[in-house]
Formats: sequence, C-alpha cells, structure tokens
Amino acid sequence: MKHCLTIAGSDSSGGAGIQADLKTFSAHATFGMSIITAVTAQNTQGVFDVQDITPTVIANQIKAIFDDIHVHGIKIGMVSKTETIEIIANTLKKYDLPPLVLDPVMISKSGYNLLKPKAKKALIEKLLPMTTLITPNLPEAEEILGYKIEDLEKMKLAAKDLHYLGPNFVLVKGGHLSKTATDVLYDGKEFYLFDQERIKATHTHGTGCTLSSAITANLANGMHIYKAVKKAKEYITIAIKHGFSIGHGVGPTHHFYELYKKAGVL
Ligand SMILES: Nc1ncnc2c1ncn2[C@@H]1O[C@H](COP(=O)(O)OP(=O)(O)O)[C@@H](O)[C@H]1O
Ligand SMILES: Cc1ncc(COP(=O)(O)O)c(N)n1
Repeated sequence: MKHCLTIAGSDSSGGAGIQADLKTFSAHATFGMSIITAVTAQNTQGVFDVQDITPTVIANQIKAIFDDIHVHGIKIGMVSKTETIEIIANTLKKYDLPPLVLDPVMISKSGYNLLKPKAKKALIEKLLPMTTLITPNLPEAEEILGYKIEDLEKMKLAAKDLHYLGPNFVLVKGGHLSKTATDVLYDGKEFYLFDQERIKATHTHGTGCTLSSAITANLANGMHIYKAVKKAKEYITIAIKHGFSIGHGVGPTHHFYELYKKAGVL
C-alpha cells in the first residue's frame, strides 16, 4: 500500500482541508498521513477562526514523517502565510521528494482568506519550483498571474504562464466557468482537456481539496499524469453528483468507496 501525505489546514466540519484529503486517500486505497498547517473553526456556512501552527511544529511534523516513513505522494493545500510557506519549502528540500501536488488554496468558497494576500510571493517563489503539478481554480490562477481568465483560450495561456513559474505540470480547473466544468492540463508541450458538463450542485465544499488528493493518490499508485488526472476528474464528478447536506450551508462531497467501485472509477 502506498503512503500519501497531505500538508494542509484542518476543516472542523470535515468537508475540505486535511479531512477531505484523508478521506480521499483512503477511498483510493492509500495510507493517509497529515501535517497540519492551521486549524480552522469552520462549517458549511463559513470560516470563523484560524489558528496557524508554529513553523517549528510544522517542521517537526515534516521531520517526524520523512525521517521514518517512505512517502509516495504529497499534496499541499492551505498554507496561510509566508512563514508557513518558508518552513515547508525549507524542510521538504532536505528530503528526496515523491510527486508533489500543490493546490494553491487562497479564498474559501465562503469567502475567507485562507492565504494572506502578502504570502502570494512566497507561494510563487518557494513552492512552485518544487511542484510536480499545480491545480489552481480560475480565481487562484488570476491572482497568481494578474489577469482575467474567462474562457478556454485564456485557461491555456494561464497554464503556459504558470508552467513558466516552475511546476512540471499545470491543471487549470474550470469549476468557476459559467457553462462547463472543463479542466486544462499542460505538460510544457501539449494541452489535454478534461470536459465535463456543469452539474447543478449545491454541495461542493472541498471539491478542489478532493481533486488534488485524488490526483496525489493516483500518482502515488504509479499512474502517469494524464491517467492520474483523468481518473481523479471521474472521482470528483461522482463526488459532486453525490454531494449531500449536513448543515445549513454548502455541504461536502461524497467519499464512500462502494459508489466509486460500482462506477468503475476505483
Ligand atoms: N458544478 C460542477 N460540475 C462539475 N464539475 C465541477 C463543478 N464545480 C467544480 N467542478 C470540478 O471540481 C474540480 C474542483 O474545481 P473547483 O471547484 O474549481 O476547485 P476549488 O474548490 O479549488 O474552487 C474541478 O475538476 C472542477 O472542474
Ligand atoms: C482548511 C481548508 N482548506 C481548504 C479549503 C478550501 O475549500 P473550499 O474552496 O471548498 O472552501 C477550506 N475551506 N478549508
């Protein structure tokens, strides 16, 4: 069994962050491990408080894992602020790294700044060069690149420009497009489109976390990048179709293995 590591924030309501990542790793029959960067007080309606974990504790969590356990895939999600990013990059650099998927989490669906705007520079300079695959949604790609992205042509341009900043592969996600939910993968040479009709869904809390973790697990399981993204896209599509209500706001997506097994995704 492969071992997957998420470096991300905790979502007390379990729909996004570390909790979504671990559920996704388990559904993909990998062993999930976590380095918590921040604890959020969050539910389906919003984020109410955040406690950042100190750089020393983050470094020690990373050290505890890598000094002892072989890691086959890493996913990075919420990284809060410059000091958090710097300690993650500087500590990870000491080890031989497996594929690393960076979901550049910035603003939650409920509108909370999970990354301090000032930390954008550190994210670009410290994390992008060590990234195998970056998976921004449209607002995140716009924030990194500084221009509007509203159609497929602009998504392709963004994928090229992001690739220039260091990652081996770029997946620009189209969840924020108006008609389709097409994602664009770029490997430095070719574009690959993952078409999907938009599902009329209310419960989409943690979709980005889930997709990036599914890709991480697929890469850890030895899949080539194209297949890893294709399978993860099938997973997130089913997860969204079966999203459900647990509170008064935006509910989580679905992670129960049997459903995916039946659909032939896992
Ligand atoms: N309504 C939807 N119907 C189908 N797929 C969706 C929908 N919303 C998001 N997705 C897909 O879910 C994945 C996560 O995308 P997105 O929601 O853009 O991420 P984030 O959570 O980072 O904003 C992408 O593959 C995207 O295309
Ligand atoms: C700890 C944490 N990490 C990531 C997200 C993004 O998820 P979403 O975009 O669905 O709000 C979140 N809300 N909380």
